[in-house]
Amino acid sequence: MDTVTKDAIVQQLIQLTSRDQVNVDPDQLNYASLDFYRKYPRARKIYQAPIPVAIVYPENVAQVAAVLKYANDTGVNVIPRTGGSEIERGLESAREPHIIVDGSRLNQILKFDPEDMQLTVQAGVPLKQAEDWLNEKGYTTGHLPQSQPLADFGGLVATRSIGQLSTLYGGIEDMVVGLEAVMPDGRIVRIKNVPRRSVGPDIRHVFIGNEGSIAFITEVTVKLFPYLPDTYHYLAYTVDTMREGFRLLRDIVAAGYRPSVIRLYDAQDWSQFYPKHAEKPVLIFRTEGPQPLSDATAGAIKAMVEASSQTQPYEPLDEIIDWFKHLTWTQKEVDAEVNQLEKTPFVGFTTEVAANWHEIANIFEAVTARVKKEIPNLYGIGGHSSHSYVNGTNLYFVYAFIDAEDDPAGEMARYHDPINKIIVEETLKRGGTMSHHHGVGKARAPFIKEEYGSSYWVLKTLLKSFDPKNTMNAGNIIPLEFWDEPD
Ligand SMILES: Cc1cc2nc3c(=O)[nH]c(=O)nc-3n(C[C@H](O)[C@H](O)[C@H](O)COP(=O)(O)OP(=O)(O)OC[C@H]3O[C@@H](n4cnc5c(N)ncnc54)[C@H](O)[C@@H]3O)c2cc1C
Repeated sequence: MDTVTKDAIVQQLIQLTSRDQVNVDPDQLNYASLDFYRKYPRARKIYQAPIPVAIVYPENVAQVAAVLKYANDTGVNVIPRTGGSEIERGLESAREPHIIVDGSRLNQILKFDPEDMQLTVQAGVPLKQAEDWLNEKGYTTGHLPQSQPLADFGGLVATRSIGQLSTLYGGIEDMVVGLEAVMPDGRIVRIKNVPRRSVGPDIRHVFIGNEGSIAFITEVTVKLFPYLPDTYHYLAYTVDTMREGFRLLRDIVAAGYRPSVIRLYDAQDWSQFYPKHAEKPVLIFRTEGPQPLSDATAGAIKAMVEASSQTQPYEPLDEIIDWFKHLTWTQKEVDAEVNQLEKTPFVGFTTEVAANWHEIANIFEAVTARVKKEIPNLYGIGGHSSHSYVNGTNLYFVYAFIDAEDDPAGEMARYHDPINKIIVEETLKRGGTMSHHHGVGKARAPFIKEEYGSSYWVLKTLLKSFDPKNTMNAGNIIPLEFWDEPD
């Protein structure tokens, strides 16, 4: 730290906000230095990344602007944060000194507009809080990521998140109609809320998915939908092979049906929920919406799946309904996992990718075969598809291993990173994308050139033009060692 001392940073942050808004508690700074990517070291209190100088909690957009401008002028790295549920090292700093700019006090629902079917919130509004509030009024955002009880709107937009009902409602990019954000130099920009626009490139996408590397999102407006829980139909089947399961997913979506949930689990992955069903892959569907539409969609899916000679009804169906109710992770599940990791070196992770239909089964088979062959002490690897499109689907690999050395500091290098590498390699070489919804962070940033190919130049030009000093989450999306390379 050549130009600015830690004390000077803290004093200046207090000047720009207030004493009560600047946190320098050592335990909280340590905890904030890592995210869920290093959940095993974090559970054992081993902090391997730079520790932030402070966490600052702005209470209005002017304070966000003042803090960002100060950081930009003095070379302080800024890590934006809202819910803190990041899992790809996006909350870890690649450069010192750094501060966490935490949006959780920007927590107001600003406008509920049932006529235009829109909701405007500040970035730190928890999704679960907004969703419960809307449900009581008969509306929904349609956004139900597994992290719904953990994540806030700013982070959800910044990571291009997606929820379990995506086939009907879309990902967050289909939901956001407008937003407000603060650029690194303190400039405040707003994108208005209109149903569609044809006015040049759609600049919402400069911010959606920026992962804190271009701007700090302060306000978001999303679409609303009617909340109709009485119209749900659940359907579930076992299927003899993953390939037949993928074919059915493809045919249902390609034919134009839009269930809210359409999933395929391999037997290994499903057995973590119901071990007695560890024999065959499982297909799961939920339909919803206006009653005639939900009924018709469920009827058509039933007919298509039952026409296959490789499917059998899953019994009991109540198991599926109950499983779906408990699919989201609350703080309780997070705490339970931390407790377990404190005691036992049994570590579970996930990595998700996406590809076109003609390659998806090949990727599933290649990855599971390679991981089983190359990774020692593997407890198991399985996976599921949970978001389908006319041209392809995602694959969410779920794996666990026993860290025989019980060495959380070295575990990443021995297990998690090599498994990630296999998944990314096998996906990229078949034309898929290395991240369907968890973002790039710093974990997958080393593969960013292979991901983008000839369009990498466009990505780098975009990030560098809005954040020329690399103030915003340096090393995220584009690693530090790539930043100054000639084009
Ligand atoms: C148990 C669990 C389940 C999950 N399930 C899903 C899932 O179903 N679908 C899914 O998409 N993801 C999922 N995730 C990943 C994660 O929850 C999402 O990426 C979520 O969108 C992050 O939101 P957050 O508010 O917690 O953001 P944070 O963790 O605070 O931040 C995430 C990233 O966005 C940046 N950021 C945060 N706030 C802002 C802001 N205001 N402006 C600019 N940048 C910002 C951060 O710098 C960081 O890079 C899951 C994570 C966990 C731990």
